[in-house]
Amino acid sequence: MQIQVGSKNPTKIQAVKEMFPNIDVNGVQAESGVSEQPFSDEETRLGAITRAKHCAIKNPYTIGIGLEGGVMYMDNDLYLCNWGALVTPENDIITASGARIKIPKDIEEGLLKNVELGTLMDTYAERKDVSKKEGAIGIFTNQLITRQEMFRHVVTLLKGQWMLLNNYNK
Ligand SMILES: O=P(O)(O)OP(=O)(O)OP(=O)(O)OC[C@H]1O[C@@H](n2cnc3c(O)ncnc32)[C@H](O)[C@@H]1O
Ligand SMILES: [Mg+2]
Repeated sequence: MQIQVGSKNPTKIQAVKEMFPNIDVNGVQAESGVSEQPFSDEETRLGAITRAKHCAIKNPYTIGIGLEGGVMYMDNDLYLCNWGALVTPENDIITASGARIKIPKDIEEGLLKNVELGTLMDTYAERKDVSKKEGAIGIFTNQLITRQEMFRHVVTLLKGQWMLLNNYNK
């Protein structure tokens, strides 16, 4: 058994490695099939599923995991949203969503001008590659949680459902 994560982003790969310490995990480039900056729960979730399917289908006996960040509106407020998907070798599709946090209006204005959140966050935080480090969630929580920890929570929700599906520890 091996796990392929549909991304080369270390925050995503490390989150999966932490939750599956005894399984071979590697990250591969995978198309999300959605826009570079997903703008709804549905689009973000689809991006995660497409990435996971891309990984599982390409290799037999492989679990595919897709993790996708996006933004979504709740009334007039824009939130960061995160979705994960796990696709089994038998083609079961397991999904779960992650933390959300409200995005400042100036970042929202940049997103509405089709600038990706990753780019906007580097400018906002005056740092490089925020999306590969603490992430927007880290910046907007005063570093109380990192993007990797947030994705680890999502992978926990995926792994628990996968264990139930496989009658682990029953
Ligand atoms: O290499 P991949 O897996 O694509 O990783 P990514 O950092 O591009 O992340 P996503 O595609 O999942 O996210 C879609 C866009 O939203 C940005 N994004 C999402 N969540 C973010 C976060 O917490 N911090 C910074 N950028 C984020 C990201 O940079 C992309 O531009
Ligand atoms: Mg991306």
